[in-house]
Amino acid sequence: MNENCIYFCGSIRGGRDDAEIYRQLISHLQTYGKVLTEHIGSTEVNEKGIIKEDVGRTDKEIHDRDIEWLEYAKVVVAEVTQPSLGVGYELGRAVAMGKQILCLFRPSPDKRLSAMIEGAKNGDNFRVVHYNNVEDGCLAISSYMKSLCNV
Ligand SMILES: O=c1[nH]c(=O)n([C@H]2C[C@H](O)[C@@H](COP(=O)(O)O)O2)cc1CO
Repeated sequence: MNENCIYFCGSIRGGRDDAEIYRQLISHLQTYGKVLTEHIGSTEVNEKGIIKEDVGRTDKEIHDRDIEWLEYAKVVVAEVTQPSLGVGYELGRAVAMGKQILCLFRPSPDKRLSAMIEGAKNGDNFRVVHYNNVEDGCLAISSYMKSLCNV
């Protein structure tokens, strides 16, 4: 595990509506360490749902690389507003690995966060923060990263 490495999770095949938000959150996270999954903020995804940086990789290669990165990271930050099977899977694996996890969710009348994410929060290593816009999200990240320095 590397203290400075952060694993960011965001929807890819689950839908790319929030890609620009991911990009900005990742850019803010980079002030705190190395974001292993910087590609999630890429705005280029082909018609098969493959992000430009992952074109040419098989699904198995993507999965195995991401699990290796997840093992390597100390902190996992997930933007969970856009439901994604992959993000849910990564979070489950991250819990099993004992990672420090922050989930960021933008509430709206038509969106309700899964009980399996909202209900996993424990005020300790699994946090869920509701936020309204990127600026709020960045503030939530800053406050979380500072709190980890005091652990
Ligand atoms: O091409 C990919 N590259 C990649 O790194 N992922 C990982 C990182 C994301 O946090 C997560 C997104 O899952 P999904 O594609 O099911 O929305 O899975 C997922 C895909 C496509 O499923």
